[in-house]
Amino acid sequence: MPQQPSWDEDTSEGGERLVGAAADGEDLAVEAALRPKDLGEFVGQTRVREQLDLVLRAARARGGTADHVLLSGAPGLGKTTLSMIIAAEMGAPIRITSGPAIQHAGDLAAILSSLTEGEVLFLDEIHRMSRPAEEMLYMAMEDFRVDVIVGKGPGATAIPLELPPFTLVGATTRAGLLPPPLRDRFGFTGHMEFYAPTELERVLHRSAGLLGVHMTDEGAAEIAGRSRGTPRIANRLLRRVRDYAQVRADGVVTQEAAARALAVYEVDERGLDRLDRAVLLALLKLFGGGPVGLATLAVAVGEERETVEEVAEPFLVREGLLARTPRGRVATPAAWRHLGMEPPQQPASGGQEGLFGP
Ligand SMILES: Nc1ncnc2c1ncn2[C@@H]1O[C@H](COP(=O)(O)OP(=O)(O)OP(=O)(O)O)[C@@H](O)[C@H]1O
Repeated sequence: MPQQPSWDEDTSEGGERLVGAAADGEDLAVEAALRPKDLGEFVGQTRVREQLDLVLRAARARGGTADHVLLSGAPGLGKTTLSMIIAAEMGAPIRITSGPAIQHAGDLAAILSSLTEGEVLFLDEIHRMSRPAEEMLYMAMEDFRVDVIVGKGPGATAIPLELPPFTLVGATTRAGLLPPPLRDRFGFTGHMEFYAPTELERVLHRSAGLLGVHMTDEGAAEIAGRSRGTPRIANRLLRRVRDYAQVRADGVVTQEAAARALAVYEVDERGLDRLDRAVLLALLKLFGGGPVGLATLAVAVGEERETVEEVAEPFLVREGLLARTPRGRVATPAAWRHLGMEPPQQPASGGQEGLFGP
C-alpha cells in the first residue's frame, strides 16, 4: 500500500533547508512583496480558484459576508496568500492568527469580540487550537455569538456576547485532523494541490519580474523542476540562483546558471537535497534496495531516526522513490534510476513484487 505522506512532517526542519517547505526568516521578509493580490494573479489551483470565485461573487451579490472557508494543503502552497486575496476581494480587513497562538478560550474571545463586520479572520494551523477554544469557535461560526464565562466554580456565569458576521478562513496541513463538528461548519473547503512545473514557471516569471531579475524561459524551467511543486521553494531557489548569476555570471538567470547554482547548493534536478540522496544511497548501496528498518537506515546515514522519517521520507515517498512497507523501507526502481543505477532484476529480498511489477 503506498503511504500518504503527511505534510506536517515536512515542516519540522523546513526552515533550515533550501528545499524545506516551511518559511524561514528570509522568506518572511520577501514573501509579502511576492504575494499575488487578487484571484487573477494567483497562479494554478484552478479548481479551488474557480470554486472560491463563485463563493465570493455570490456573497458580494448578496451584499453579505462570505461563508467560512477551510483551506487544506502542504506548507508553502499559498493558503495565507489565498486568505489575503479573499479579504481583498471582499473589500474587508483581515486579522491573522494561528491555532498554537490560541491556547485559551479567552484568547479567542478577545480576538472574536474585536472583529468588525465582514472582517476575515485567518486561523493558520487551525488543527492545533486548544479544545476549549475550538468549542467556543463552533458557536461563533454558527451563531456569531460566544459565551464568555465569568468567575469560577459553582458561581461561574456565562455572558452571551453577540459578534458581527465575519468570515473565518482556516488553514490546515491535513483536513482529516479536524474534528468533524469543526470541519462541518465550513461552507467551503478548498484542497490545495502541489503545482505542476509549468505553473511554477509562471510563479517564477512573476517573481523575477517583481524582483527585477532577468530570467530566460529555460532558466525558469530549470528552477521549477527542482522546486518540489511548491511556490515558496521556487521563490527561494530563485533568490539563490539570482545571487549566483550576479556573482559568477552576467546577472541573467539562464538554464546553465540555474543548474550550476543549484548544484552548489546540492539541490538536484528533481529537487532532492543532500539528505534525501544520502538516504536513498544508503538504501541502495548498503541494503540492496531494502527492505530495511528505519532505525538501521538512520544509523547508516548518521542521522536521527526522526530526521529521516519526518524530513527526508515524505518527499521521497511522494516522488515514488521510496516506499514504507510493514517489513521496512524499500527503494523503488525509480530510485535506482534516479541515482544512475540499474534496478535489480529480481525484487529485493522480502517480496516487494508490487514495486517491481510490470
Ligand atoms: N498560486 C500562487 N501564485 C503565485 N505565488 C504564490 C502562489 N502560492 C504561493 N505563492 C507564493 O509562495 C509564498 C508562500 O505562500 P503562502 O505563505 O501563502 O503559503 P502557505 O500555504 O500559507 O504556507 P504556510 O502553510 O507555511 O503558512 C508566497 O510568498 C507567495 O508569493
